[in-house]
Amino acid sequence: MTDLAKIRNFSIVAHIDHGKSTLADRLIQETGTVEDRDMKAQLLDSMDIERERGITIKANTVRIDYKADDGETYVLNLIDTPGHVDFAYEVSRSMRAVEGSLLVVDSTQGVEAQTLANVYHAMEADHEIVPVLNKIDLPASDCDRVAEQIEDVIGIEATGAIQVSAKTGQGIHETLEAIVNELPAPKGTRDAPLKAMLVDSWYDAYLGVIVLVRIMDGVLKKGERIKMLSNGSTHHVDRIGVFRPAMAVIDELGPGEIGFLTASIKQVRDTRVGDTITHEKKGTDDALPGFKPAQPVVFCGLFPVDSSEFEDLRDAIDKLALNDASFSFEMETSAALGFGFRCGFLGLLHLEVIRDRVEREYDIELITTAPSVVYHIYMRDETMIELHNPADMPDLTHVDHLEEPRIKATILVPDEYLGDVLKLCQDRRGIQLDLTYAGSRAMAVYDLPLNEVVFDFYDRLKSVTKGYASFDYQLTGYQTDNLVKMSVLVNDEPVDALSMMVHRDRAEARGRAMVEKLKDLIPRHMFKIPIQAAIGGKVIARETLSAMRKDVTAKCYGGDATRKKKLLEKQKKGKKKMRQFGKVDIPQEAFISALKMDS
Ligand SMILES: Nc1nc2c(ncn2[C@@H]2O[C@H](COP(=O)(O)OP(=O)(O)OP(=O)(O)O)[C@@H](O)[C@H]2O)c(=O)[nH]1
Repeated sequence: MTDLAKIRNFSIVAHIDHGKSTLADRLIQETGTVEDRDMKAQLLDSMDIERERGITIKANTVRIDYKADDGETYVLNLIDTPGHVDFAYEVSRSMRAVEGSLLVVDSTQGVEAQTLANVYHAMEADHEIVPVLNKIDLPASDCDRVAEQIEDVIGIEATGAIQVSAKTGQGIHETLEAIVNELPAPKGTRDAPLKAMLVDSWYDAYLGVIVLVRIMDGVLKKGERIKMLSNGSTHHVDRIGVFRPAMAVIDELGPGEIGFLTASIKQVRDTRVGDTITHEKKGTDDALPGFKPAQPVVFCGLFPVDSSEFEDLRDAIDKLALNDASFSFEMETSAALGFGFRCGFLGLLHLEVIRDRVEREYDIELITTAPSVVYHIYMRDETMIELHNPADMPDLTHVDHLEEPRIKATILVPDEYLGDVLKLCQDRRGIQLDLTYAGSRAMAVYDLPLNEVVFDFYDRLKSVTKGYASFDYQLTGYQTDNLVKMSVLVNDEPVDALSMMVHRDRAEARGRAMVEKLKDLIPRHMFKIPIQAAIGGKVIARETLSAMRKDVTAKCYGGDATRKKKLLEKQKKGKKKMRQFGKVDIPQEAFISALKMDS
């Protein structure tokens, strides 16, 4: 058991790619926690996709023993949190588990949107914040400008900010000393009923679910029985330990300490991030504040390109869900796409990571339907239903009104691109809430419909600002608006995978853009194909794809038979990625590009 005064619990927060994981690796290396030879780049990012994307998806933790300049040995518990907006809830929970943060800012880039979003999480958790200016080895590093920006935009003292290069190791010792001297020790009472926060959990094939905990009060020992306050479930603790970063078992965890427990818990969804853990007997009923189950905000359909792979897709999704409580799914059948799953995610990145993992780790080619948000449909009989899939929109005669989720978006952009950003937000039904300047950058804050953002807003923002804009958002609630369901019909057959909710004022423009795109994307057939967009029974836009003049293989007759055979083989392979709609083949890429909005 470590003396509370010798413990420092902290997280590292920053914008994506500003150097959190590399700095974490350096702190581990500098304190000799891991032999140099065992160091793998980005030790804390255990998943291949994380390494490839360089994005930390799960909060990771390591316990470091550090002999400070004052001669004392301290236990530093480091949580390396995900920087992406999709995992804001996980970030907020890991913040509550520690007393301070290192705010890492790339000294060549300066303050970005996620810098703000994550430092606000740290401030909400009453953290002591130590600014760290990283990448000082790069020629473009400008610490004075960035320190001034941190003071202007975030409002914390940064003049004497520590200057480090997580790459070369410069400034790492000063960082460790700052952690010991500037961050507070945790509080807690040993002789109180056990109160521990469930910070994170993940599935391990051998140990079952591993639960990361921060002990607030009391002592947790191996062999005890615990209770989860959110659902009253009880478990027998098989083992207690810490991450160094490899797992090391110990006998007990006391107040202020961070470690892990296993309790033969079968799946991650039996544990809830932010939950309170206490003893089954003589425990506490006083739950920690701020718990809320992770709510998916973006939904889409995942369907196998080859319908015979549906069972493989079901197995893949079951396995991924073992380790991701925030990923929800239910079976879905689509006239257009056959059997698949309607899946819920924390955001677009979460959607992409799951989709990439299914395709890469389980080798299943997927059709992804347009992401949609959750609408609240208020019926005339005063009930409210949640609409996850526009194809399930009830008959309008029974609908009183509907509400859509809205977000508060923060965009940081060099002022020369500000005009394009304001136009983009305007086009997406945005309402400007604030516009301020910090040096040569503008910070625009907009109230936007989440539905206008989930699909290609980020891509559009990056392209109109040549990649210089950074963006963060948080859900602010639901608001009614004049939204309608727009259907798409190909050869008079509705394509449910392309139906979407649109604002009535923009329906005609969106319908026209959609049918024009589909006309370019759907290959010609031996017959003409009407392509329509409709609201209810009313067609609001229409194009006709003319018939193909001749069979592509005609010119091969009498010619080289192998060439004809190759051409037909190629045509057959291409058909596999197409879908039959009323005898019309629609290629997979038609779904995705048809849904990218130009405006
Ligand atoms: N030159 C230089 N490059 C650095 C330094 N620190 C990090 N990098 C590089 O910057 C890139 C991003 O570093 P990461 O540590 O993955 O950044 P991160 O904030 O953890 O990013 P996410 O995991 O995506 O949230 C990597 O290519 C690092 O090698 C530094 O001090 N100097």
